[in-house]
Amino acid sequence: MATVCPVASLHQEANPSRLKVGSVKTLAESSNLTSIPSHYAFTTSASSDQAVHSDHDDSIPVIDFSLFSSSNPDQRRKVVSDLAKACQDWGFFMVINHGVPEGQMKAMVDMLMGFFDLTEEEKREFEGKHVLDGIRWGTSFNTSVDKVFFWRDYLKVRVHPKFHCPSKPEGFSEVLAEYAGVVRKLARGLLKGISESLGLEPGYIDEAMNMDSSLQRLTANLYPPCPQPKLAMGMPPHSDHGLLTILMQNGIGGLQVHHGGKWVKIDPIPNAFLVNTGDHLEIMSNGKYKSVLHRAVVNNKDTRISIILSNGPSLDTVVTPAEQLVDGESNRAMYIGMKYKDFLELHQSSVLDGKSGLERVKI
Ligand SMILES: O=C(O)CCC(=O)C(=O)O
Ligand SMILES: [Fe+2]
Repeated sequence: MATVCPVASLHQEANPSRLKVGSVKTLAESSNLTSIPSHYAFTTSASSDQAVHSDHDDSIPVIDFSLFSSSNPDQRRKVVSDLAKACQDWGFFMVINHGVPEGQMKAMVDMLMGFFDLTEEEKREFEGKHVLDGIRWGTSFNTSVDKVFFWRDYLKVRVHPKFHCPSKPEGFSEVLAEYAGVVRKLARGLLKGISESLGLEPGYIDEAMNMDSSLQRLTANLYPPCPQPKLAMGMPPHSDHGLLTILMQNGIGGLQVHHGGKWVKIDPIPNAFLVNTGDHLEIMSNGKYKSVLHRAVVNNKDTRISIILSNGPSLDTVVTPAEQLVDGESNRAMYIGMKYKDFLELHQSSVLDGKSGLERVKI
């Protein structure tokens, strides 16, 4: 995407592929760091594309999850229609009254902070190579293809259908297994509401996407303080590839969503989840619910951590638009079918660039 234009390509010495890649955490903690190395500097970054706060009359939708189990049919109908509007207008929404205990969310933040606090050597043990490896610790997005590096370290762990977890810090696997389970339940509940909101049977998405063996992956992003936050980028504009992404953070803002032609800052709401619709929901809904570009900016004061569970179809599912949403010429299918696994491999092998993954399956 044009908004990510590397400075480094103008400077031969700043070719990151020839550098040994360490974490940004270690770099940020090195003494006297007052400027960023040139291979982290973007010519066009978030600073030249100023973000705004959302208007009062068009703020990020809030969905009260408890209303899906209301015995009052009017309340249920209302929350399903709010969900439809949120998916159509924003592709992002906050979820409150989701039933995940506050202590469980906090335990995840503490565990992940503990993980990133391990030594570089300890973390290297978890450095994966392939997109489908169970555990992958790393930095930037894909350091073998990124031209300029992102100010971000990450840990990616596949937690379903097969559960993986780093062996450190102690107790991580119990906390993660429990958290992933409750979030999976929440995702399936939301997908039920989304099916209904599309005029499909409530269980349609669950069945068509084989959610009993859905691919669920944890991504924890660590954005340490950056001495020149206007030059660096935490994560460039991209959409998420799964069906639904469920995010929480440590109270420090940084996420921006492309909405109404502008970048809108999303302030964290304590104990709420931020949910967004992914590329495969766009394909399945035949473009009715579009995946939305978002990016993460960095700051020079506080370490930010975002903890994400992406909930996708099972790896072997060939995702196509729902038949009921396609009819002849006026509503023809807009996406070809592709196995989720193949989509992921294509996605990881190239630079993270807007919605380029989805472009490959658009008819
Ligand atoms: O850190 C954030 O707020 C966004 C991260 C993100 O978009 C992702 O990991 O896909
Ligand atoms: Fe994302």
